[in-house]
Order: sequence, then C-alpha cells, then structure tokens
Amino acid sequence: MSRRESLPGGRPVIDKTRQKALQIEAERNARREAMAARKIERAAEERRNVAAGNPGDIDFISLVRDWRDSGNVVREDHFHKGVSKICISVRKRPVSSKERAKKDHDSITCANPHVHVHSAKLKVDGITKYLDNNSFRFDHSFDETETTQDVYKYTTMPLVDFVCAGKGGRATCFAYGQTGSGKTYTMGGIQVMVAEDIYMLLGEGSGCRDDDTVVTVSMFELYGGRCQDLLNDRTRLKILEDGKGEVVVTGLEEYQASDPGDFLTLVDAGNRNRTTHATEANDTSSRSHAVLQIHLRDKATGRLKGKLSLVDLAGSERGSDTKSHNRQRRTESSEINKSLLALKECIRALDNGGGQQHVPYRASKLTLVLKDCFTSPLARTAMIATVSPGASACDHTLNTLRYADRVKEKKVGGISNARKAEIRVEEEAKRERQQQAARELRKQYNAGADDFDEHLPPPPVEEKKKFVSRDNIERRLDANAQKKAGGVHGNRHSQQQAAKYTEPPRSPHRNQANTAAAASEERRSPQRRSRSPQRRKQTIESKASVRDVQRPQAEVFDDVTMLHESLRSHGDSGLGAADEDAVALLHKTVDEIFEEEEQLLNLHMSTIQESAELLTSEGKLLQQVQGQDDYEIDDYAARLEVILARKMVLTSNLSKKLKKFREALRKEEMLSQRVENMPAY
Ligand SMILES: Nc1ncnc2c1ncn2[C@@H]1O[C@H](COP(=O)(O)OP(=O)(O)OP(=O)(O)O)[C@@H](O)[C@H]1O
Repeated sequence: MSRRESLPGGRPVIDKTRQKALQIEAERNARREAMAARKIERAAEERRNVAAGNPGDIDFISLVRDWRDSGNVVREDHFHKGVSKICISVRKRPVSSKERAKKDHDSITCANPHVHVHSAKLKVDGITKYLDNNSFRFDHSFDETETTQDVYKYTTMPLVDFVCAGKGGRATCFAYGQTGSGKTYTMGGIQVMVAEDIYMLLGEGSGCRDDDTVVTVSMFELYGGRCQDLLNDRTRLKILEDGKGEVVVTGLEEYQASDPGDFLTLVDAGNRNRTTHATEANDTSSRSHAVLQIHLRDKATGRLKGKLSLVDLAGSERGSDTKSHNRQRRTESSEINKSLLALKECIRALDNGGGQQHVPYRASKLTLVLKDCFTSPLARTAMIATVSPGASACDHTLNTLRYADRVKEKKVGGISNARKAEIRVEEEAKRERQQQAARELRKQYNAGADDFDEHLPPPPVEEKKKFVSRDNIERRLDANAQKKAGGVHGNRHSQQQAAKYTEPPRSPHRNQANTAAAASEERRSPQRRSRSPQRRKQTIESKASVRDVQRPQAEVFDDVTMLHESLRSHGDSGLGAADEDAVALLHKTVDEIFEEEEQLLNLHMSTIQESAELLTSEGKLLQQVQGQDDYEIDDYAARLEVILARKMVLTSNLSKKLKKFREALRKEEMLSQRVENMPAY
C-alpha cells in the first residue's frame, strides 16, 4: 500500500516502490550493458583463439590460460642423464586440424619434466565450469614445439651409444599411447635418426667398428596373435622358446644394411607393410605392434654385439571403446590391451632388478618376443608416451600418463614365489577338470576317431637364420609388389597391400626418410661409396638353431593369471577381484581363439589335401573295378571301406576342432559383453 505525502513546498513524494523499481531497472540496464560488452569481448577473444589455432570453449581455454599464467608452470632444461635402465618420457603433439574442426581445445601443458592435464568439468549446478588439474613428473616431457630430434636426443640416442659400445647391450625404445597421439610420427623420425647415428658411430670406431661389424635389420609385426615378417611378404612366423629359455622367431629374415640408405629402404618397406585400419582418431591407425630390430653382429662369427629394438606399439584403447567393434576388432583390441598390460609388468620387473621375481613375459607374444629386453642384465629401455592435446582425449591421456607413471614404479610389487606356486597348482587343477570334461565329451562323440592333434603339422625342427643382401631384398620386394599388384594373394591384408603398391602413399615419414637418405648419401665417405657389389651381396649364415619347444598354452595361461594377480596387487586396474578375473579369463579366451584358429586352419588344409588324395585313390579303385571283367569284389569292398573310414575320421576330427573353436568364440562374446561394461576397464 503506497502512502502519498507532501514535502515542504508542495513537491510530490516519489513513491518508495517506484524508487525501488527505477533502481532495479538501472541495475538491469547496467547488467545488460556489461553483458553486451562481455559478448563483444568474448567474440574478440574467440577470434583471437581461432587465429592462434585454438578454437573451442573460450571459458575453458581462458581457465587453462589463467592456470598457466598464475605461476604453475615451472620448466626445467633437458639434460643428458646418460643411459638409465628405464627412461620414461612424454611427448605432446600439436592440435590437429580435425580437432580444430571439432572445436576441441588444448588441455595439456608440458613443461619439462612435468605434464599437466586440465580436464574440463562442470559443477553440480551443470553451469559452472572448472578444471580438474592432474600433474605428473617423468624423466622428460616434450611439448608441441619440440622436435623429434629433441625427443631422439634425450631418449633414444643414449640407447644407440649403449648398443654401439659392442658389449652385447640390448636396448629397446617403445612408443606408447592412445591411437592418433603421434607414436608412428615419432618413431618414424627416430628410425631416420638412428640410421644416421649408428653408421656414424661405426665409422668413428668407438666400440663397434664398421670394418668388423655388420648391421642387420629385421622387422615384424604382432597383429591379432599373429607374428608376421614385414620384410618378407608378411610371412607368418612362429615364436619358439627352446629348452634353455631362449626365444627365437623362426623364419624371420635379417637383412644386411650397409649404410643409412639401405637401412631406410628396408624400414620404409616394412612400415608400408603394416596392418592399419581407419579409426575415429586416425585414418591410418596401426593395429599392430611393429618391431624393428637392429643387430650389430661380428662380421666373422655372427656373434651379437648389440641389439636395438624400436617398437611402435598399437594404439591403446579402453574396454568401452570396443563396444561397437565386430568380433575381429574386439579380439584384436583385447590382445592389444593384454600385451600392453604384460609390457608394463615386464618393464616394472626390469626396474626392480629382473631375476628376483617371476616375469610374466609369456602372457603376450609381444613380451615373449622381447624377453631378453626384460631379463638380460644388459637391458636398457626407453618409453615415449605420446599424448593428444585435445580436451576430448583427456581421459585417454590420463590413462596413458598413469600407465607410463606406473611403469617406473620403485616399489617391488609382483607376486611372491609362494603365490606363484599356488597359482600353478590352481591352474593345474583347473586344467585337469577341463581335460576330464573334454574326455567325457570325447566319449560321447567317439566313433573311433584319432586324436585330432595328431593331424596338426609338426613344428619345424631346426631353423637357420639368413641375412639377406640388399640386392636380394629389392628383387624380393619388387617380386612381392608385382605378385600383389597382380592379385595373386587372395587374403584381405595382401589385397590392401596390393592397393598400396599400385598407388604408393607418400607419407611425411617417407619423404623425411628419403631426404635423410639422400643427405646421408652426400655425406658418405669415398670408401663407402666405392663399396663393391660383391660385398653387398654377401650372405651370412648364422649359427642360430632352435631346439624346438613351442610355448605351451598352459604356461601362457599361468602367466596371464600372474599378470592379473600382479596388476591387482599394484592396485593398477581399479577393478574388483571378480572383474579382474573376468578380464583375465577374456584374455585367456582370446589367446585360445588365436591358437584354435591357427590349428583349425591347419587341420582344414591338411584335411582337404588328404581328402583329395583319398578321392584319387577312390577313383583309381573304381576304374580298376570297372575296367576288369574278372575282379576281386571282396578286395574292392575292403579297400573302399578303408577309404570311407578314413574320410569319416577326417570329417569327425575337423568337426570337433570346429566345435572347440566355436565354443571359444561364444565364451569370448559373453566375456567381452561383461568387460565392456566395466567402468574402470
Ligand atoms: N609431433 C607431431 N607434430 C605434428 N604432427 C603430428 C605429431 N605427432 C603426430 N602428428 C600427426 O598426427 C596424426 C596421427 O599421428 P600418428 O599416426 O603418428 O598416430 P599414432 O599414435 O601412431 O596412431 P595409431 O595408434 O592409430 O597408429 C598424423 O597425421 C601425424 O602426422
């Protein structure tokens, strides 16, 4: 209720309510003006961000900028620490055009040796924006302005020096990270620099000298449980472990490379042969672990003086990333994850002094093949974890950094020998139960069929390693390219490769490699240039032979169990015991699928061959009978019976193998549904 009063002089009194309303109006106008000014300011800020190549949410961008400006960033100079047992570094790549198009903003700060992740979050009101900042410290961190040369200098160069000392050093450099984060880009550059450096060191004659040392190169990939020679038409290779625990990749060819040009020709060919798929993050995502091994061998005896392995790991994924995958991609991802977990455990064991504890290197083919890099007292390791800068990749980036952080953990974790023995007993009992169940099943089936394992072709008994000269390589690569272009090979990979050969992609790495090769050609000494073709054609037979003991599936399973026990004891996965067991079982099942698949294909092939022989025998038998008036009908009937019985055995064995394979597939389907829904996986 308003009250009107007169002021002295008869002036009307403004109603108090009206006064209040005017004040509110004025405040509203002021707010409107401020908002309009802020809008103009934001538009200008947005334009500045876009011009600086950093579009995206301007509030988060400005929160990150404020964080960086408020003295949180302390950058140290890189310095050479010599060769350490394990060196862990992180490299951040620049924001890509794809990320810019999606308005993803830069949310990683690398200030050597720290990495800071600024995850964009909303408060419970759903409006207020804030940053969840997580910081890590590594041996080195490289930001988007630092070159591959910088990365090489502080991570791989010490390993090259170590290997070239000629004292039998085994050094390994891994590129690890989310798909599309820059592993292949970084490794491509490192390969070029290694090529330059090794020959320069050999020329200088410190440790290994180029007159008594030969450099050989081999390159293979591990893809979906298979090991394939990248320099030999993706021939499938077997990884065998002999009685003494030596691991040998049988059939893998080592090519002699006499200079950086030779070296890069080989590496380039190997890189082009890798298995890739388009993924959300990367058009040519590498789905395999690619291992480039550089051996320095004594020219006269073939003795290994040093070995450097450069490993471009397949992109890491989380369980939830695989939801839309088909079975092939799912098992591929599961195998990748298992091998990355095993890698972490094996590097940790190296950090903790190796020999004292069990190293579960059999848990994956990747770790099996690199066994000496984890168990040799002369092993040195560098890991370069690559990260994408985008805010949308923050969860993945945190996973990568946590992985890298835990790799170099000082605490001795793992599992005790007593627990190891217990696991062995538990696994043995489980196997016995499974075998009993299989025997029961066989009884139901049994129609006098032979044990189907008898039909599997025996593994090779002895393998000789060949070093192949560059002339041979080029002939082979040409021949392979022609075969592929002519469509001789029918499989999916070779068709993809054939397409690549008919229209070779010119990747930045390739151009980089060629430029470096050309530059190195110029720098080569006259002696190098005048090297005779004879010497290039030299082929050396190594003394390596394998007493052939294929890794038993049971030991693989034991190591997978131990791997997950160890992860749990480190509190790494964030899973409960039941979930961790389910993941372990999935990993075993995927391993089983790969083994069963290979056995099924081999059995199918041998069945077809034997069936064809039986058909020929049958035809001949019939011809004999039809061509003679006076024939032994009893003899005919007996021989026909033998043929038919054998056919039934073949069919029955193949059906059993198929059934076992399909059972493993069903199990995988069930388990992966469960694992995909685990939030922490
Ligand atoms: N440091 C960098 N500077 C500039 N561009 C980069 C850098 N790192 C990566 N890139 C670019 O980012 C893209 C993805 O990089 P790359 O193929 O190396 O990723 P990746 O981690 O190997 O992926 P995947 O695991 O899927 O194979 C490529 O186009 C590459 O050229």
